[in-house]
Amino acid sequence: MSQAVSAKICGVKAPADIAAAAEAGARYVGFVFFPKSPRCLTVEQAATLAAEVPLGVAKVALTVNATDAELDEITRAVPLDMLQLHGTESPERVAEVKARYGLPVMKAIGIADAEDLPQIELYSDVADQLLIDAKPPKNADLPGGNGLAFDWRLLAGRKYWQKPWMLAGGLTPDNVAEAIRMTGARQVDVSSGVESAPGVKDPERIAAFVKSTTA
Ligand SMILES: O=C(O)c1ccccc1N[C@@H]1O[C@H](COP(=O)(O)O)[C@@H](O)[C@H]1O
Repeated sequence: MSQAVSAKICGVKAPADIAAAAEAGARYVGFVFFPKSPRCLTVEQAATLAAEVPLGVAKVALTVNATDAELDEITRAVPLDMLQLHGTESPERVAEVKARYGLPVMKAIGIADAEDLPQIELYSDVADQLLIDAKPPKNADLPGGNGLAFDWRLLAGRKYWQKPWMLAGGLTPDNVAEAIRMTGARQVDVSSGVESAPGVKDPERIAAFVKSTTA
C-alpha cells in the first residue's frame, strides 16, 4: 500500500490558518521570516502562533539568507521542528546552520530547466530535506511564494533523491494531484495556491488542497 503524501501549508499568519491546516491533515506549517513577503511574521507573532500548532504538525521557519543573529533570535523565541533555507545559502552555510541550531534543515532549490537539476545532488549531501521549487523570475521581489510552477516533467522518473524532498511552486488544489502523479513526490508544499489574496489563507482551499493530495 502506498503511503499518504504529506502536505506543508506555508505562510500561516493566524490561528485560523493553523486550525485549517491541522484539520485538513497537513503535516507541516511554515512561518515566513522575509520582510518583502505578504506572509512575513515578526518573531513575537510566530512565537504566539507556534503555541497554537497541535502535536503531529511540524513547525518550519522559512528564512532567506538569514544571518546567525537573525536565526539566533528566531530559534530562541519560537519552538521549531525544522529550518527552511530559501535563499542562496551555499552547501557550507547549510552545514553550518545544521550544526549551530541542531535542527533539521530543508534547503530550497529553484528549478527552471534541466541545467538546475545538479543543484539537487549538491545539496542532498548536506541538507536533511530538499524543497524543489520553481526558480523565481529575474528581479522578482520574492525568491518563492510566487505561485509559479516549473516543468514537472524534469523530475519524472527521478524520484529517488538521496534525501526526502518536497515539491513546491505554483501548486493549487486543482493541479496538485497531477503534479504528484508526474513527479512521484511524497511531500508537497504550498503558499499562494491556498490563498484568497496575497497573504490571506483560505480554509476551504487548504482543505481542498490536502484532500487532493490523496486523490
Ligand atoms: O511564501 C512566501 O511568501 C515565500 C517568501 C520567500 C521565500 C519563499 C516563500 N514561499 C515558499 O515558496 C514555495 C512556493 O510558493 P507558492 O506555492 O508557489 O506560492 C512555498 O511552498 C513556500 O515554501
